[in-house]
Amino acid sequence: MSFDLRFTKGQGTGNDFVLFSDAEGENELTPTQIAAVCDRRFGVGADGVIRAVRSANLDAGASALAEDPQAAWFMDYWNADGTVSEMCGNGIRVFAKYLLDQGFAELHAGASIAIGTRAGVRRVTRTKGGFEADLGRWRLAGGEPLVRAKQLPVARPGLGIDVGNPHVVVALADDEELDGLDLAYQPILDPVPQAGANVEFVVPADPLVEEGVGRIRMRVHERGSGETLSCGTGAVASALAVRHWAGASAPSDWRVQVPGGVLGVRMFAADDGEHVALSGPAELVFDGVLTLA
Ligand SMILES: N[C@@H](CCC[C@H](N)C(=O)O)C(=O)O
Repeated sequence: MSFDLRFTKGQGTGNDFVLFSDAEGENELTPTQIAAVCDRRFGVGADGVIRAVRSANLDAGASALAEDPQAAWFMDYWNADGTVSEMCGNGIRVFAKYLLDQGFAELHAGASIAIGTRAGVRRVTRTKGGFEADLGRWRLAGGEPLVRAKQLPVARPGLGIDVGNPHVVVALADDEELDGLDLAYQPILDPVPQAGANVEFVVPADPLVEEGVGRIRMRVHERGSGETLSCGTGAVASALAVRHWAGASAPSDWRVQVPGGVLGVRMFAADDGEHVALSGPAELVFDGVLTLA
């Protein structure tokens, strides 16, 4: 039986999403339906789908509420191929904008919205140019797999970083090498991480640090979505990796240039250890109705 899906299309630095609300948690889409929605020729077209569910009406939402009773809404994130992800850095800003636009949440000056995700509760605040999400603690995880990519002459070592979801960051020599990559092909990791990984390729700007801010360029091949114009958690992982390689004198504020725009990354001390925050724009582009089989 077919049904009509009322959705909003949103994007953050060109990473685009189809958002819909399902407050009661009764309308989970199947992986096949997600892939159909994200299809750029036969569907709406998007890098992922975000379902807004009241945390109280979802098992994963119950643990979000236990962590923070203010996390009334849960960001149920799905990649374009119909697989789930724990976190989406661009998506959470667009989701915050969607909650405000729908009247599901309010954001007073100086306050934050608590959002449930599979990686835990994350807080989003408003900034001059959009929103900032505190993505919490990060960790080195996944070792240093060798990465092969189309048009890269030899395999390069990557660095595994978990920011709620898994990433492998690879440093390239220069802009020419970065621009020459063909990310229509999925990079091959050795060893292959069990849960897969988003793979980011980075080059430092010249100079690397300007007025106390580190600057890098990044391209990404996302797990479950392929090459995208931007990946927020990927930008965060890239800045963390470059800081790790650069050593103790490296800054804690970073500006990451991605094909779809610029993202800010800020590392700061919190009560439970070092946190990392991601800032950037969030736009709602249009509303629509899609009939799904
Ligand atoms: N584009 C997102 C990340 C989306 C999930 C990712 N593909 C995964 O499978 O972990 C971002 O902005 O962080």
